[in-house]
Amino acid sequence: MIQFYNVSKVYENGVKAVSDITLHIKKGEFVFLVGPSGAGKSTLIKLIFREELPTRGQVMFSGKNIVRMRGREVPYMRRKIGMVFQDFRLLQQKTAAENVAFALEITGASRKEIRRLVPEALEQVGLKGKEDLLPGQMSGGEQQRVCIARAIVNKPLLIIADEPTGNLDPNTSWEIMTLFQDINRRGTTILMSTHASEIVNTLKKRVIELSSGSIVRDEESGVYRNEL
Ligand SMILES: Nc1ncnc2c1ncn2[C@@H]1O[C@H](COP(=O)(O)OP(=O)(O)OP(=O)(O)O)[C@@H](O)[C@H]1O
Repeated sequence: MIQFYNVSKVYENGVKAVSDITLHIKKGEFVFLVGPSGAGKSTLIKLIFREELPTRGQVMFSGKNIVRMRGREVPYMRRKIGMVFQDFRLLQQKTAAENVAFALEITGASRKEIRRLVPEALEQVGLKGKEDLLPGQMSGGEQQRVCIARAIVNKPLLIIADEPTGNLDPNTSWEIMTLFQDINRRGTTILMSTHASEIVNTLKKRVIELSSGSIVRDEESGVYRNEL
């Protein structure tokens, strides 16, 4: 589903954020991306979403070379990816249902589809009955559920979650992780950057560790940090 071939990214200020990365992620995988602050995790995510272009190398997503892709193809590619952020990024003046609906509206979905798909997504994340609440009226965990509903409503092939539990307490973090595991079991590939060592150590998923822009570890059933 995702292939990186000798990918490097040097920002305009000369910082080499990603250095000669070759990487394959298959459909249906659940992958944790770990590494210290500044290791290049966000840059790698931006390269998949084509928010940044690599300085060298090729990035493939769902069989397409996204570096060579035409500009007008980019929105279609992005529709196959659901993004979940640490800081939720919900529209504060819109309700839970309206936030989720908005993700469909921008793809040109019909009102009929929106009426069917929004309640379905909100129910899947456990927010039935909270459709009309504004983000300010919801807990952090509930807001993150809205963010996940918004990410899944387009039925994406891939979900990229950038530190999704970074603003949540431990119990709520586990509830959110259970939700991600459910979504993964239904077939959606998940790539999640995280600093939550206990979660990584408990779930025993594939772990890719970045350090100074390079992959220093890629293990099936890995842990957060290999002690020497
Ligand atoms: N737009 C940019 N312009 C210049 N340098 C950048 C830019 N974005 C990131 N960098 C630099 O690239 C390097 C990698 O940053 P990146 O944000 O990818 O790391 P990270 O692993 O996601 O860190 P964190 O865990 O703190 O989010 C850092 O040295 C950072 O300062």
